[in-house]
Amino acid sequence: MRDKANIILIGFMGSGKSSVGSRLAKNLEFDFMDMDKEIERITQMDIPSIFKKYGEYHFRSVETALLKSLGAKEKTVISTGGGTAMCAENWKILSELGLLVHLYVTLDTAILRTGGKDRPMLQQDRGQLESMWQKRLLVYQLAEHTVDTEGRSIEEVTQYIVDFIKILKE
Ligand SMILES: Nc1ncnc2c1ncn2[C@@H]1O[C@H](COP(=O)(O)OP(=O)(O)OP(=O)(O)O)[C@@H](O)[C@H]1O
Ligand SMILES: O=C(O)C1=C[C@@H](O)[C@@H](O)[C@H](O)C1
Ligand SMILES: [Mg+2]
Repeated sequence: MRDKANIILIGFMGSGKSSVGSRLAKNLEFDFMDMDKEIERITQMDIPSIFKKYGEYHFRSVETALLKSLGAKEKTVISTGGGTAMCAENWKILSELGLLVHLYVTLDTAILRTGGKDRPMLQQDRGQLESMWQKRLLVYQLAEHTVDTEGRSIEEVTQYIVDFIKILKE
């Protein structure tokens, strides 16, 4: 495996980036950073409130600023937000920061898992959600590894990543 300093989880909302990320970090004895949580800590606002008060464009600029500050990170599992990977500038930073792992989830499962709640980007009609999911998948799939989370528990997804990282290191 290329000696990449960090592991970056990308994927659609509800794919399990936050839940898997914290377990993965524990298992690998890495630090853990959830970008959404970090943005909430820095801004002292929850994400729905940031979207409501300042809009998506502002949220994206905060997200990119946070990414730009992470250059010194090492041995850290970084769980991105669902839209973080979706622009060229962010993609470049992410791929330099670490090994990109895509957690795959279908739209139906994503909606079931999140209950459609607390995610401003899920507040769209079905057709819009489907086209957003399709468009995002094209980008997420460019990650070095994709893990299908369908039918796998959070623990199983975590163990799957631990196992393939171990093999790649051999
Ligand atoms: N493999 C899984 N099996 C069952 N439930 C899961 C799985 N992965 C995540 N979940 C559940 O789905 C919900 C969303 O998970 P999580 O917040 O980790 O997703 P996320 O990818 O971080 O989403 P977001 O992009 O919105 O931050 C949580 O309730 C979590 O427990
Ligand atoms: O998919 C998205 O665009 C988002 C997902 C969440 O993780 C948050 O980053 C925010 O709600 C936007
Ligand atoms: Mg998350």
